[in-house]
Amino acid sequence: MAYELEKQVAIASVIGAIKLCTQIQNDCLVAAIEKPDFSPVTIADLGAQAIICQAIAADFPQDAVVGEEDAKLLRQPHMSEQLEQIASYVRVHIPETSAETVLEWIDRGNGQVGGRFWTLDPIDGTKGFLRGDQYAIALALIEDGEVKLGVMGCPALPLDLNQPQGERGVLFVAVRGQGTTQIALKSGVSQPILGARTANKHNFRSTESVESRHGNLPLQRAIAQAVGMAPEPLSIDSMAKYAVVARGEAALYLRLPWAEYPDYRENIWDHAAGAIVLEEAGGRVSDMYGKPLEFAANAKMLNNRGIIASSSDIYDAVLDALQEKV
Ligand SMILES: Nc1ncnc2c1ncn2[C@@H]1O[C@H](COP(=O)(O)OS(=O)(=O)O)[C@@H](OP(=O)(O)O)[C@H]1O
Ligand SMILES: [Mg+2]
Ligand SMILES: [Mg+2]
Ligand SMILES: [Mg+2]
Repeated sequence: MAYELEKQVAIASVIGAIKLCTQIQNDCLVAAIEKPDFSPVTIADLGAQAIICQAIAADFPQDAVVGEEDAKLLRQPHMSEQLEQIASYVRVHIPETSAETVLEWIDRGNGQVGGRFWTLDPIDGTKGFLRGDQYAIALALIEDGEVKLGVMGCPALPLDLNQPQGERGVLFVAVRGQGTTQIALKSGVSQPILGARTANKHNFRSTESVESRHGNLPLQRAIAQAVGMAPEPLSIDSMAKYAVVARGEAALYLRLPWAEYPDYRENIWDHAAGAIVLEEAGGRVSDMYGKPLEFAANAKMLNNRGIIASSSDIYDAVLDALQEKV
């Protein structure tokens, strides 16, 4: 099967990163460090990026990684305690890791887009992670302008949203043309998911970000209502929103920009893995004008605005409703 080795390397490294994140959470060491753009990052984001970049470097030394984080902050003398902490957590997975190699692995994630490269969000939904809510570890392989493989780890997501007290922790794996599979992290049970071909009438609702800065909530809700959905959306942090639509637990994920932030452009690592997980589960993804998402031109999707991700059967109605309102 195409992309078999890439898939195995991606799965193993994302599982390694999930273990690192849960260990840091269990040790109560989750704390926000402020980045120059004032957004938060934690030692878990940085450790996860180190683990995944090391794995890609080992098996695919020619491949660039376009990742969210870099080691600039960590190289500053006042960050030496955090750097040592990260090295000690990475060492659990990769013995004899030094602080210097951690810095190198993190910075290996600052590659450029090209003919073939990976994009990585070591923790998507860092604010959710800080709150103890949903977050995702998202890795995707892009080749010839198209996402070919996506692996998305959702350690806090229930296997079934209707059973919130049930087992949590899921890995979503999608390969272009081969479908999407959900793997339960604890039991290892895997099952194909195809929940986004047609909307499930029992879950005819939308999902959106928890953080109100990340999306124009009033407009998103107006569109959802215009296509007949319940007014109350499912608020979930991170790319887990794509997975919830893929499973048919919601039919629509809208991410519409605020007029106040005309210059905001989406990052490829915030969408690549989620988009293929949804498409291979039968769904549709585009920007708010119906344009395909551009994953290979730049780390930011400069020619796209907003996101529509939905079950296939309602996509056209959503696009029409949106064009009437913008
Ligand atoms: N203003 C604005 N508009 C749109 N998007 C933004 C904005 N600011 C940040 N971000 C990006 O949002 C990523 C998290 O998105 P989520 O949808 O998961 O938001 S939330 O978790 O519900 O808060 C988050 O990803 P992480 O940094 O990986 O958490 C950011 O890349
Ligand atoms: Mg993100
Ligand atoms: Mg992130
Ligand atoms: Mg971030």
